[in-house]
Amino acid sequence: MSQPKHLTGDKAGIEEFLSRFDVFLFDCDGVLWSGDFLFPNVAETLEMLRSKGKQLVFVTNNSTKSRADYKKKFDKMGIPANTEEVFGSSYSAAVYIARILKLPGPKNKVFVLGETGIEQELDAEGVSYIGGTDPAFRRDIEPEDFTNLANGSALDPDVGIVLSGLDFHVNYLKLATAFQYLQRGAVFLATNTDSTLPMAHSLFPGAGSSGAGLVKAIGKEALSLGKPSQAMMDAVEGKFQFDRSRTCMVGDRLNTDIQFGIEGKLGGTLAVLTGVSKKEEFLAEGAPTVPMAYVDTLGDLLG
Ligand SMILES: O=C(O)[C@H](O)[C@H](O)COP(=O)(O)O
Repeated sequence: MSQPKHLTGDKAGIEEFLSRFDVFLFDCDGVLWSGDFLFPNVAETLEMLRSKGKQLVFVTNNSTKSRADYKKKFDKMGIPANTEEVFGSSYSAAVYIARILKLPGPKNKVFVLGETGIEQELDAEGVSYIGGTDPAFRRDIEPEDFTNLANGSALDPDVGIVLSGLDFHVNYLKLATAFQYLQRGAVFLATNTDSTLPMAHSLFPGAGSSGAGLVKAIGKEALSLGKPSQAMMDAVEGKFQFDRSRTCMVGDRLNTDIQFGIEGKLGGTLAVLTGVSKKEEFLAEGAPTVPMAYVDTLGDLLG
């Protein structure tokens, strides 16, 4: 495995690297921003790529926001982008449920562990759901809940899927309810399974962590529809019809973004050091996931 090229400060190297690709798939958290903090020169860099005729697609594992929510965030951050350029893990999961899995009704309702982004994308695909941000689930479990979950009277007989995403309101009642659905044969899906969430220049428990209790209890992993899942790559390619050999994945996390690009056999991958992964992880001898190139921060692409 050849060593990745460090492009920061290498104007000629940057030009040559960019010339290889027509499409750039961009991770969001950790590459464009950390929470509401926009990294330096991100808007200028995206503008430069667009001026070179490059197609940009924002491929995020953050399932708390829908594509429309991301459009609002791009606007707030002063980044020119349109809703159709966003492909989030909530949208990926909703498309999978509605167009690939296609459980026969009525047992195709979803029990959601997660936030409004999942609910909005399920609505957009006409998939019915319960749970999610419903305040009825934001309470302590009571003795009668155990009885009613165990005998099924508290369960919706039409639920055939449990979908787990980053949930800022995890509690035992939701965990117990999801567990009972899974025990009764519901399909176990996840928008993504990132262990951590880059926020406020730090790390916090991610979707994989907010869903870990359910995985431990039921004793199996969910099918993830986020990076590095190639179900997501196939869906992104299906929508944007790009040439994988002329497409580059730009990300901050080796085991999602860079692995996503490598397993997807994209023309290249570019790591950015403003998020989760550190360069030591991919420069180490025998590193399992090595990007083609890397920059210290996205704005370095301005040369
Ligand atoms: O825990 C999560 O959901 C992820 O850390 C987060 O949402 C990643 O978002 P991305 O870096 O793919 O934009």
